[in-house]
Amino acid sequence: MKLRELLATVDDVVQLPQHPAMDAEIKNLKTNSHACVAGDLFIGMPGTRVDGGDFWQSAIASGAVAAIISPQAAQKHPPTPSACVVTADDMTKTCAQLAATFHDYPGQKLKLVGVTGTNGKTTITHLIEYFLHQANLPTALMGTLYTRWHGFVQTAAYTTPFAVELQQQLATAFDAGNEYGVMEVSSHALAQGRILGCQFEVGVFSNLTQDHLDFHLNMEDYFAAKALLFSPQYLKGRAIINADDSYGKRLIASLKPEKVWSYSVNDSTADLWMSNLSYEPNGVSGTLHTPKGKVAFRSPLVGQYNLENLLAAVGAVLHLGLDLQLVASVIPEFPGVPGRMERVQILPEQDISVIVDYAHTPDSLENLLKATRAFIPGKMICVFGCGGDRDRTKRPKMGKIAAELADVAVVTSDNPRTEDPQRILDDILEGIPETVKPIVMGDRATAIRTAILQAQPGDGVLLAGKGHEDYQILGTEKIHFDDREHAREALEERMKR
Ligand SMILES: CC(=O)N[C@H]1[C@@H](OP(=O)(O)OP(=O)(O)OC[C@H]2O[C@@H](n3ccc(=O)[nH]c3=O)[C@H](O)[C@@H]2O)O[C@H](CO)[C@@H](O)[C@@H]1O[C@H](C)C(=O)N[C@@H](C)C(=O)N[C@H](CCC(=O)O)C(=O)O
Ligand SMILES: Nc1ncnc2c1ncn2[C@@H]1O[C@H](COP(=O)(O)OP(=O)(O)OP(=O)(O)O)[C@@H](O)[C@H]1O
Ligand SMILES: N[C@H](CCC[C@H](N)C(=O)O)C(=O)O
Ligand SMILES: [Mg+2]
Repeated sequence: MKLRELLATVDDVVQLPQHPAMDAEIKNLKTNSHACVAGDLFIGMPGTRVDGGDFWQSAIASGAVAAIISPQAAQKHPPTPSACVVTADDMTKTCAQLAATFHDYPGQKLKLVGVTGTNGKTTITHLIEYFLHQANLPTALMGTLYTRWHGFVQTAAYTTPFAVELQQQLATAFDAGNEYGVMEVSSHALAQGRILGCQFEVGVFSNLTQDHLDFHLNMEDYFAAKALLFSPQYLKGRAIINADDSYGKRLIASLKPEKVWSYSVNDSTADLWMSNLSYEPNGVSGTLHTPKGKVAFRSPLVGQYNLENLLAAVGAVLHLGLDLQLVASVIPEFPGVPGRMERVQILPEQDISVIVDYAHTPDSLENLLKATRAFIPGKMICVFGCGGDRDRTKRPKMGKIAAELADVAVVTSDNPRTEDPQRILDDILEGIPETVKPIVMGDRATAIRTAILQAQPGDGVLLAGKGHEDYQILGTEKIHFDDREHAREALEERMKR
């Protein structure tokens, strides 16, 4: 596409230069000046640290055909006549419009399902992907773990990619023959306009509890970001909303009733709800009531929160036209999600349970501890930490929850990032009452090993916070680290004793 044609679709361009490059072919879009090569259009995004537009000269020196930047960046680094530099007021909108136009609006060609909420997005999107695949509908999945579809998988850097990468991935997914796209939509993505240009046939809201208060000013601001997914700008079809969540209730009240299906674990006035519930150590069974009829089901996912995830996913696929009987018949075979309530088992007759889970917020840690209590006959030993350079205020809350709900709390490092690991441990310990004596071990590998070796037959060791992650971020370095591998090693050592 020629630069001139591309820019014609952007609303906010302030100034178009007279430059031969306006008729040049654009091969790719880049938001990182260091990644620019010949044929690229550099989009200089204002960020929290710097304004990318300040680097237009280096982008052009690396071969970029042109740069599009904010008027502020242009003022600081005035364009020279030899360079093709375009200015635009709203760079967020501009970037998303450029990306969507360049890739020919794939977010409007795929039938998109967007899932937002503090916890459960990855689980719900996996359930929806599974149901659609069982109905033989070609589906792309995008989220925390990976972008994948039949014959393709790529590890994800973000839960929701930035606009340029997002539109490119959606276009590749559409070109590969997918009809559906199931996406986790993070509050960061909504606040930063990463999904501008996408239209959703279904929007799911799972819940809102504390997280990310380093990025959002407060819970209202966090809620406002999540609620954006349900605005007419994005949501064309139906909203599937958790009516057991207080923010979910507010969202339902703010939308036209005919656009919403609510779900609840126990409220029969909701559109999707349950009766005859039986919570078992290895799953849940009951009767599922839906706008398309009722059906008996058995789910292999443990705990009430996973039942909520199931209701959300069933609501989404029923709206997309799947048959309720088919959906119910495949639930028992759902293979689960990596790093979510994942058992580490090296022997069938292992004397302790070891569970890896991605609980990294107060609410998810509480849910995890309550759900696992049901099938751990002995003591519960919870190994956990908190991420550095992220919401500090959740740390003492997680400390308190672990102290109250586990029998032994082992406080260790998660991803310290550039923070002093000891400071993170101290923040967690602040929430632990004096009467409780946690084990404190900064080195996560040692903490996992100690917990597994100390456990008595019947005990459960919960390794929380890192789930599927196969790395640990120490400072700015990313090292290989996988809770499951360390757990397996420690289990082998335990068996030899
Ligand atoms: C808060 C946030 O989302 N920050 C993202 C943001 O960083 P920033 O605003 O500080 O960027 P910046 O460093 O000021 O740079 C601004 C722009 O200038 C460009 N630049 C910069 C320097 C240079 O020399 N040349 C250049 O072109 C950068 O590429 C960037 O486009 O833009 C960066 C570049 O695209 C991202 O890497 C960074 O993600 C950070 C690392 C991050 O961790 N984000 C997490 C919190 C995140 O987005 N998480 C959500 C939610 C997960 C959940 O729900 O749990 C997710 O969707 O993954
Ligand atoms: N519906 C839910 N309500 C509360 N907690 C949940 C729910 N679903 C999952 N959890 C807990 O939260 C953890 C993370 O779940 P999941 O990965 O599905 O959420 P997510 O919203 O994708 O998280 P992230 O924003 O970090 O990507 C799980 O490991 C589990 O402990
Ligand atoms: N998507 C979450 C991941 C947290 C995972 C945890 N292991 C950590 O590093 O804090 C976030 O960006 O806050
Ligand atoms: Mg996720």
